[in-house]
Amino acid sequence: MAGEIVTAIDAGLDKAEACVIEQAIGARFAGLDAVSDPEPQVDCWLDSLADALAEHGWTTLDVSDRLGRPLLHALASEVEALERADALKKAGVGRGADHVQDRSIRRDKIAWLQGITEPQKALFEHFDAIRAGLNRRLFLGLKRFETHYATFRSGDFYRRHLDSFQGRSSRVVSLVLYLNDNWRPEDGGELRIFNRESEREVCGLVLPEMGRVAVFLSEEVPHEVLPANRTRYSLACWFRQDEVPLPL
Ligand SMILES: O=C(O)CCC(=O)C(=O)O
Ligand SMILES: [Fe+2]
Repeated sequence: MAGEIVTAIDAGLDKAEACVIEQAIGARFAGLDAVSDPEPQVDCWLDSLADALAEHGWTTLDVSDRLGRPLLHALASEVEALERADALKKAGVGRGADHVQDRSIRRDKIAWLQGITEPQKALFEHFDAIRAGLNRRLFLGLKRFETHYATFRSGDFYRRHLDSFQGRSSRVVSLVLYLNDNWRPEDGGELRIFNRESEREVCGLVLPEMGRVAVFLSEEVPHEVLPANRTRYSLACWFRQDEVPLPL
């Protein structure tokens, strides 16, 4: 298999094309390997994610095919129902005794996922595969993840921040999954990513469109959510190196 991919690259194909070919070859052998290796033999999506994180510290990708539209819509329905029932809580900033709700910094509301409903169980399997796949490729030692829904109502924002403080926390990789159909540029609410080396320089703007994810290194990449002009639904996940949650 490895020999065949080298041949494809030698033949002048770029990495993505070679990956498609490798996937086709891999599909023919998938039945043989399924028992001994739980990770699909070829996972170009995880390869791109790991490459981008290693090179740039962040990326944005589409997960519509990976997760499937029915799962995305089931998750969107859950967070919309939580919003209708007013069951999300105001988010805070800081940990432990420093935890405060500061509306000048962030205005979203959140609800932690427990992984109990069917859509959440399915999502957690995907997240666990991403966790294990990143460990295999980047040796990050990610042990678990935590995830919450978030809603930003019209006018809500989250000012520039890092998701963890260097050396203090064990949030290593942040992943945000967006759950909004037909998000238009005039709806605002973009995730703005700053350059990790020169933090005033914007290096990416992500529209919170259904099925899109933004993934970045939690300790390194400053980011902010620009004010939304309509209710914005998302799900944030942090892959962590510690095994046990710290007390809040
Ligand atoms: O919703 C987003 O785009 C990012 C949210 C965020 O930065 C956070 O929850 O820490
Ligand atoms: Fe954040």
